[in-house]
Amino acid sequence: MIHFDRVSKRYRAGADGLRGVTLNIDEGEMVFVTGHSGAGKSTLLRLIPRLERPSGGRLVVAGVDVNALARRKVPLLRQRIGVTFQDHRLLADRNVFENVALPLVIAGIPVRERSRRVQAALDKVGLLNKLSALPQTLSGGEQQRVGIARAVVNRPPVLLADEPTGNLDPGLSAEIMKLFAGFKELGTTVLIATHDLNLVDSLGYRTISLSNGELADDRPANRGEL
Ligand SMILES: Nc1ncnc2c1ncn2[C@@H]1O[C@H](COP(=O)(O)OP(=O)(O)OP(=O)(O)O)[C@@H](O)[C@H]1O
Repeated sequence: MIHFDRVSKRYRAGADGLRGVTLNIDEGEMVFVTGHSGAGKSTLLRLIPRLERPSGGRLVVAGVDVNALARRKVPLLRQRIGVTFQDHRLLADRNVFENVALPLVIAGIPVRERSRRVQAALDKVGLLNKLSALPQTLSGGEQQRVGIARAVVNRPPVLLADEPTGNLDPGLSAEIMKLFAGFKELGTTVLIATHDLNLVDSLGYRTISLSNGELADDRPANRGEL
């Protein structure tokens, strides 16, 4: 589903984000990406929906050569990739329903279908009772779940999460990971960048480690042993 072939990313300032990373992620896999601060985790994620472009190598996502894609087709690629961030990036002046509906508005989905899908997404993350709440009235964990609902409302085959539990306590972090695992069980390919090694180790999914932009380790899932 996601194929990195000797992918490099050098930023204009001269920093190497990624260096020659080769990596294959199958459809329906859930994979953690770990590594020190500045190791290249965010860079790896940001290349997938072409929020950044590789400086070298080839990246293919869902059959699409990302770097070769015509600019007018990038929105179509992005519709197939849900993204969540540590800081949620919710719109403060829109309520929960409106925030989650945003990708559907952009995709031109009719109002009635929009409403159905937003409610389905909020149901999955357990927030159907918060439709008209403004983001700042919610807890950190709830805001993160709104961000996840927004990321999955288009039913994308690929879901990316950059430090989704960065500000949460261990109990809430585990709950968020359970949500991601639920989407994996439904067939979504899930890629999660995180510093939280305890959580990663306890869950037993495939884990990729980056170090100074290079692939340092690729540990297969060991969930059978749990
Ligand atoms: N927009 C940018 N412009 C210039 N350099 C950048 C940019 N984004 C990242 N870098 C550099 O690329 C390298 C990898 O950064 P990246 O953010 O991908 O690491 P990370 O593993 O996600 O780090 P963190 O855990 O701190 O978020 C670092 O040296 C960083 O300074």
